[in-house]
Amino acid sequence: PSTDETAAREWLEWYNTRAQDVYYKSSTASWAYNTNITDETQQRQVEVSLETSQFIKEVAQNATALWDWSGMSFDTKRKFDSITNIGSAALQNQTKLERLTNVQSEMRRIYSTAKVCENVDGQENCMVFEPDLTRELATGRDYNRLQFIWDGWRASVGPQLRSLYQEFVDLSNEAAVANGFDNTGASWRSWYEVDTFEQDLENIYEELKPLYLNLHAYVRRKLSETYGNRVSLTDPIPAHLFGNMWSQQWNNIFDLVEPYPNKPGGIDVTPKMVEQNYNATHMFRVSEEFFTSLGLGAMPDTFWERSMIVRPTDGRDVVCYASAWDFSRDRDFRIKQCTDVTMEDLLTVHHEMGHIQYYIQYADQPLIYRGGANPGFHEAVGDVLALSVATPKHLNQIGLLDEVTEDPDADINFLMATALEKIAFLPFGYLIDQWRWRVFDGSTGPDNYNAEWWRLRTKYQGIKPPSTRDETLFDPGCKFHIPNNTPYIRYFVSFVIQFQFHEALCREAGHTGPLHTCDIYRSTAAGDKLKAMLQMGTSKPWPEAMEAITGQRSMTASSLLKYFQPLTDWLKQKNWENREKLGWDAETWEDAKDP
Ligand SMILES: O=C(CCC(O)(O)[C@H](Cc1ccccc1)NC(=O)c1ccccc1)N[C@@H](Cc1c[nH]c2ccccc12)C(=O)O
Ligand SMILES: [Zn+2]
Repeated sequence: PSTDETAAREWLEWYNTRAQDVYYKSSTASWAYNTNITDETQQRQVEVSLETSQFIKEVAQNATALWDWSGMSFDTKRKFDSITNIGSAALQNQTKLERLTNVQSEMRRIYSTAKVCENVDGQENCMVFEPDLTRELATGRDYNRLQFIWDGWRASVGPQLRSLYQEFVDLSNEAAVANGFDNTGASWRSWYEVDTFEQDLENIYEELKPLYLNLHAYVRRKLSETYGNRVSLTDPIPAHLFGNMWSQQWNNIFDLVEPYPNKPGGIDVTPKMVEQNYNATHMFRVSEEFFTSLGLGAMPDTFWERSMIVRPTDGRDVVCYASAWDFSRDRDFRIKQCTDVTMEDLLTVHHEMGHIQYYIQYADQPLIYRGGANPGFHEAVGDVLALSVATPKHLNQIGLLDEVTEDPDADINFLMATALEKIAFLPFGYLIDQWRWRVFDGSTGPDNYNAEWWRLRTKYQGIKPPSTRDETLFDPGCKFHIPNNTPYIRYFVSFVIQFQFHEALCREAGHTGPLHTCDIYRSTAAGDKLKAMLQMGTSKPWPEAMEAITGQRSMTASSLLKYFQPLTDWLKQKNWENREKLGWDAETWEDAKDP
């Protein structure tokens, strides 16, 4: 192989142009399937996905045969390393690659078309996940009805996925080994480019755990006030009472835990949005306007023409789970989301628009560098802006909150509402890939998929299933990212670094006062700093991108802890007054006590 770097870089130019066409075709077929699930669109998506894998495999083989890049520049080496790290395409056996592609497509279809049915006045009534089950869990306050929804979803999805997932794990691991990794988990962790990644995460989790335990104990007390003795003050909390299918965010039970009910601050503005006839388009326009107020990019016209931002009403099956798409050519970026008019969805709109903004800003990079500095960065962009949008000051400014008072009690209400989304999420964001890494490295076998899942769920979240679980079920499969094979530690990373970004951008915007009152709206100084980082894409290791925004090179929990400090003090005082026992008996709790 040649060591001529000039010739090698010309070859990379060829690759860049050719690959954009291949990925455009692949995105188009995948989009057609995701926005209209039929046998034909599924077949076509699998076919094009196999062609794409073939291209990726051939390019990797050619690169290795033609070029010896070991002595070339950092940038050239980085590009070749990326091209030759080819994921599932590394499966040599064509039959196995075909099977893997089909299994992944089938798991996505099962999850996206699953329903929960019940008999209402002799009629069978079937509910879909979005918006039916989501709304039932978010607004329901009847213990048994919530349990029906919670059990129903798990009975409908898990058993169908269990054997497919088992097969997926084996095929995915074979591809990882062919790519030079021990298993799929090792391949995923390599994206973070630091050998101490797992230890760094553990250290950060330990720093955040006291705050979680205080929030958990306080919420458990409030839930026992609502649900009586079915919520014991020392046991893990029944998992179906949090307003969310996976107990991953607790914002929907704010009304049950509100510290100062007669004060403003944490109010869910959903009623205001409905009253003002908000619709999906308006929600996306509000988000776009926040980005452009910072001097960042507006959405291209094709974004508005080609996105799918509401569930189609023509009876089509679609993949509702929100996602943001980069078609790799002609600045064709799209969002697919079954948007509901709620505050929760307004925040998800900002999350998805954050992905699109990253696409816009690194669009001039070569294809190889069009990605997040690490996957957590991509997940953090939109959430950083949402931290400003959700402040009472900003909601008041855009007419969604009537009054703003300089009142410490209102501040605690607001911090509680934010903690129910951000702090509650941390153990969940951390445990998903703890479970998956152990499945990929073989420590967790199919015989204890579910037992291990609930061991981790109880250990980290302090929750317990409201009904008995066994290995005919497959509860992990009931969370989109598992059957969809989307890594999850990226969200834990995002929830930590988004506060580092927020603190740095607030400083740039000249904010004074407590961090949680900061709104960077219209600060082009903050926008310029964010833009500079986004434009780097994956061209440099993520500590350099972190340095570009915050001035430091590491991920740290300090900004998050600073943001919530007033609430941490309040919770500790409150829990001390109530003589709360922090934590739970992870081992000794019995199965759900039947009332
Ligand atoms: O999954 C999502 C949002 C969907 C996504 O934007 O992250 C989407 C997931 C996905 C990945 C791959 C295929 C299909 C869907 N990711 C992307 O669209 C995406 C875009 C660019 C790069 C990488 C991923 N959020 C997570 C984490 C989360 C919890 N609470 C939140 C609050 C606000 C925003 C996100 C969350 C969740 O709902 O559990
Ligand atoms: Zn995302």
